[in-house]
Amino acid sequence: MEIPTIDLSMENRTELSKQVVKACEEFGIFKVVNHNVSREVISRIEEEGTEFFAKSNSEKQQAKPFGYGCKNIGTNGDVGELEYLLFPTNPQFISESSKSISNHPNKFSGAINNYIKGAKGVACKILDLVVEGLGVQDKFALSKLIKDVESDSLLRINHYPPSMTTDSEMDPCATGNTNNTIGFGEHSDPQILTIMRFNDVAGLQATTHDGIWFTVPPDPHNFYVIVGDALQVFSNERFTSVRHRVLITDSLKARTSIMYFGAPSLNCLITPLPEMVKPPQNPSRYKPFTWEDYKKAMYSCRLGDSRLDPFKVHND
Ligand SMILES: C=C1C[C@]23C[C@@]1(O)CC[C@H]2[C@@]12CCC[C@@](C)(C(=O)O1)[C@H]2[C@@H]3C(=O)O
Ligand SMILES: O=C(O)CCC(=O)C(=O)O
Ligand SMILES: [Fe+2]
Repeated sequence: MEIPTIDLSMENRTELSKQVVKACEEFGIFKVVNHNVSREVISRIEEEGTEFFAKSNSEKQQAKPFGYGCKNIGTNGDVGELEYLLFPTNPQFISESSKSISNHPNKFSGAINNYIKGAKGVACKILDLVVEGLGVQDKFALSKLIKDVESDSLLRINHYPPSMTTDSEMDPCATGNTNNTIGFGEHSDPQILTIMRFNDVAGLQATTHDGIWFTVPPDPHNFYVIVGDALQVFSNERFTSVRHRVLITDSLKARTSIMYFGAPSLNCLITPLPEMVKPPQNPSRYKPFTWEDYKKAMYSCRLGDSRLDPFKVHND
């Protein structure tokens, strides 16, 4: 199973947009290289993450109101063998919360904001290529949604501790992983698309359209792009969001991943792009809903649920 790799420096834009559409259709996950985000930007956020997760449990708990979580994923009883920081990508929020997360807040917020800028740039480039490859007239129909100042995009830094290295009596977050522990359960990402990068520890798996799990190989200097639920709707199911999970099999080194979830504003209407709908052969497969409606539905669901089902039109 070879995940497509797309070279963003390719000069032939028509060919590039074709490759992006094909990868979204066939896999829903692909790698991008020559993305223009410097190694320094990536290593700085990685260092800040490592420094934060190495703090004592009581220090990390102080960051709970600012996005720190341990094991609990969402609010409906889902758990994983990880710790994380999850926050909105809005620079004001990041600079305020940095004071409670780091001992050097300016350096911390600088590293986070620079990474967000880079990941958002990659997301916009991919979305412009998607729109072009799909023949949509409004050239910025999707990138403008995540460029919106009110965009609900998120950044998540995940840390999967190595196994057998921490004493669970001293640290309630110690996991004592054994091989093949579920680090992060099966799910699709709800947003438009996710730009992710992880260190050299394997663990991420995704499914093919036939439901066969395959491993996503580590490539710490490059990004993987994941099609989210909202893009499934915008493309009227020409693309489907990819289900993925993390299985922890490495017992010596922590796994870290950094996810940029590109989302529209709360009041944005999530509905197929006009060019994706051609009744009677290809009617809209979704009732229009706002991102706010979808967020409400998603927070009332479990991680692995198919959250789009209630929004589907049954055309038969
Ligand atoms: C169980 C949940 C966690 C989640 C919100 C949800 O109710 C369902 C979707 C989950 C997910 C998966 C991708 C990343 C994430 C941040 C997101 O937007 O949706 C998480 C949410 C979370 O961790 O809070
Ligand atoms: O850690 C990973 O590689 C994936 C995590 C993930 O899927 C998520 O945070 O939504
Ligand atoms: Fe995910």
